[in-house]
This record gives sequence, C-alpha cells and structure tokens, in this order.
Amino acid sequence: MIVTLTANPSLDRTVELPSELKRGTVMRAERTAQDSGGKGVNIARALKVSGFDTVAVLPGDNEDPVLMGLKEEGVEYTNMPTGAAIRSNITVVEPDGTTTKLNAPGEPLNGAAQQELTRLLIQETHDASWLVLAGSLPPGVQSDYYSVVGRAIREALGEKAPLIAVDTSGHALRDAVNGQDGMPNLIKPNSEELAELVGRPDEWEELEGNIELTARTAKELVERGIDTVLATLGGEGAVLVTRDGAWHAKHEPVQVRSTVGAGDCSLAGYLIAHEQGKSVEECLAQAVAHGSAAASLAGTQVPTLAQTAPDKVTITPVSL
Ligand SMILES: O=P(O)(O)OC[C@@]1(O)O[C@H](CO)[C@@H](O)[C@@H]1O
Repeated sequence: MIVTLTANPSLDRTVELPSELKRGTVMRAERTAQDSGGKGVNIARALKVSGFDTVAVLPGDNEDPVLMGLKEEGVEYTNMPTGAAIRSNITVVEPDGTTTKLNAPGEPLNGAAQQELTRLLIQETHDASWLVLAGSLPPGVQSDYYSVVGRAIREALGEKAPLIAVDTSGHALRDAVNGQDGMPNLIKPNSEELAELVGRPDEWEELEGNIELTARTAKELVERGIDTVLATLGGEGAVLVTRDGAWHAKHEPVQVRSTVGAGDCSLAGYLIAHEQGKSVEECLAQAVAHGSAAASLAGTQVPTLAQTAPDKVTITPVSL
C-alpha cells in the first residue's frame, strides 16, 4: 500500500483556448476541465485507477470539490479539515500545446495543523510500503517539513517504516535531502532541481538533454545516501541512478495534450512496477511509459496501466 501526502492540494482548472493567448484581452475558452490535483493527489489517483492500494492524506474540508472529486474516482483519502477552501490552480493551453500554469500559494497551515497532518500520516503508514511526500508546502510551513515528517515516521514505526519518496522543488526539496534527519529513499528531480541540489544551479541548461552529465550529477546524490534518483527530462525521458548503475529511458514520440501531472504519473509508474517486484530497468520503463501516457491526456488526467506502453520505451545503460 502506498500513502501520499499532499500538504498543498489544488483544484486544477484547465482552460483550452481556440487561439494563441493574448495578454490583456478577454478570451473565450473552447473547453474547460476541473480535476482534483496536487502532486500526491495525482499519484494516488494514478495508483488507484490501475488497481493499486493507496491512501491520499491531505488538508481539506469534506465537502471541498477536491475531496468530492477523489470520492467520485474512488480514491481513498484521509483529510484534515481546515475550514478553508483548497486553492485553485489554473492551466491555460494554447492550440500549439503551449501550457501556462498559474499556481496559487494555498491556504496557510499553522503549527498545530502540521502536527496533526504528521499524526495522520503515522496512523496511515503502518502497513505502507511507500510514503510519497509531494508538492509545494503552503504558507506557514517550514521548508524542512518533509524532513521532519520523514524522521517522525521512521522514529514511530522503526523497521516497519515505509520507504520514503520525495517529489517537490525549491527549498522544500533542498531541505529534504540535507541529510540531518535522514535521507529519502527516492527523489524525482527535473534538470533544474537536480542542478540546484548539487549546488550548481547555473548548470541546469547543460544538463537538459545531456544524459551522461545528468547521470553523473544524480550519482552525486546517490553518494550522499539517496538510494534512487529518478531524474525526469520531459520529452527526453528519464535517467535513473542507483548504487548499482545508471540507465536512460526514452519513449517513442507521443502527441502531447497536457504535461500537467506527467511527472507525478512517472513516479506513480515507477512505484507500480516496484510494487510488482519488477527489475530496476522495468521500473524505469514503467515510469517513462506512465509519464508519456499522462502527457497525451488532457488536463490533469491520469492514465490506467493498460493505457501505458512500456514496450515503446528504449532503455540504455549509462556508463559513469
Ligand atoms: O504548487 P505545487 O504544489 O508545486 O504544484 C501543484 C501542481 O502544479 O502540481 C500538479 C502537477 O504536478 C498539479 O496537479 C498541481 O496544480
């Protein structure tokens, strides 16, 4: 069973425009969609739609549209009522596929609320194989929150503690891997996040599309104690680095409709294959297959396992 924490969930509103976005004008949308979102929420949705046991832990009131959406999709969740509406994040999609995302900061969570979320997580992760800590942190939450949560879970559950995956960015990611409270087992950075994590933020453009350099950079993090680094590279696929080696995976080209949530689905794909006891190469192939399938769907839709094509993914070992 896989538990996800989304400290800052969102109602994802997608607006598809009939023509190029013209700033400063009123435009009429061709289509709109609304999905329950936030990175951990998307991962739980992707797991559930493929029949894997999951619980999404998140702040939000019972009647909030995000929770109603999860209920409709049959996704099990444990929510911490807040008395405030979950934020709305807007995605504007232009006909050529250009996607502009406007993310709100989210409702603040005070210290008591943060402690309550941690308590709920400890309660939910007793039988979990993985805990995924995902997305941005809302206002009022210290950037080391994921690190604090990870330590609390490991202290409370000891040997029964789940493996911990972290999928976030900026200071929250930096502090999750600073080592003081123990490392996550897996992280899923993009090129920019990877460059920031190794303290060379200006290198990110060099990393884009440079598979060997990406693998060598990810290896630095493995040497710091992270078991698995799954570096996602958009259309170029992903690089996976562990103590045992490094691999690159690339999917045959797909017609992209919305990349929102594609990274979350990549992580869900990896976890699905891991739950199935698959090899590291197969986990990577499923990650990339899931990410590509998600990108071919509109809005923040998640693919089923049957909609993914790991046989269309080419895996190549990378020598370090
Ligand atoms: O503001 P955050 O927490 O960094 O990201 C939130 C978000 O952009 O991430 C998901 C896609 O990965 C969306 O469902 C959601 O709107």
